[in-house]
Amino acid sequence: MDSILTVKNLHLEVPNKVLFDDLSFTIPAHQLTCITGENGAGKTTLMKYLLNSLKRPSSHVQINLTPQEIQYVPQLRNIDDDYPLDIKSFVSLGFKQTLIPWLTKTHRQQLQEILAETNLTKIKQQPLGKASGGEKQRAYLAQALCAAPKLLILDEVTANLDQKSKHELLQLLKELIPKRNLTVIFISHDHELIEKYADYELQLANKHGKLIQKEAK
Ligand SMILES: Nc1ncnc2c1ncn2[C@@H]1O[C@H](COP(=O)(O)OP(=O)(O)OP(=O)(O)O)[C@@H](O)[C@H]1O
Repeated sequence: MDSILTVKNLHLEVPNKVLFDDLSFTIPAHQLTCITGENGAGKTTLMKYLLNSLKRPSSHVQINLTPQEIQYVPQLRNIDDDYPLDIKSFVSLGFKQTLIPWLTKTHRQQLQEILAETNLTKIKQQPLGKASGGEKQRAYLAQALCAAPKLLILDEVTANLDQKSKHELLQLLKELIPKRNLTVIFISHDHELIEKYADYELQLANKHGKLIQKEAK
């Protein structure tokens, strides 16, 4: 099994609480791994620690990626109805800034591809503020894809979505893994989604972690 990141003997605490003690696990490359654990187990804090380790290397984390190669997509953010950008402009904010204030030809081509892959082409000129929850979440995903990530971390991104949108998003992620050579970490409490789409499950409990390979679907 190829791995994209390895954590070894990590002790992680926040004020007045030890979250993990001697935590070790690997994340398989080019697979969808769900991270599960009770509320407050430390899932988000662990992801923040992993992201920080790119800037401040930790002897407990082995990860050969640049900050741009890991994209973190948080839970649905509050974007009010009057948010001024259309979906296409919002997605394009994910490209690394260049000295010129407009998109290069290559970026314009990549943007078309990403909008098509995330099923946003038809609504690309609509204001993001008026989009549905599922459309907004696909726009956040599309924005993250502009950075050409190797690892995508999605933190409870389906929590506020209806059944149909949840399944559409997970189906889309499964398609993107081979197409874009991606590895996906998906933090979730949703057992139905985990059983249907996860290749692996990293269960965080009692300050430890256990990686389980899920049955082939
Ligand atoms: N900076 C901090 N100071 C104090 N306590 C913190 C801090 N950051 C996180 N915590 C606490 O650490 C615990 C783990 O938080 P975290 O958000 O990582 O859990 P989680 O597993 O992602 O939970 P959920 O499933 O509810 O999102 C919580 O009890 C939280 O209150």
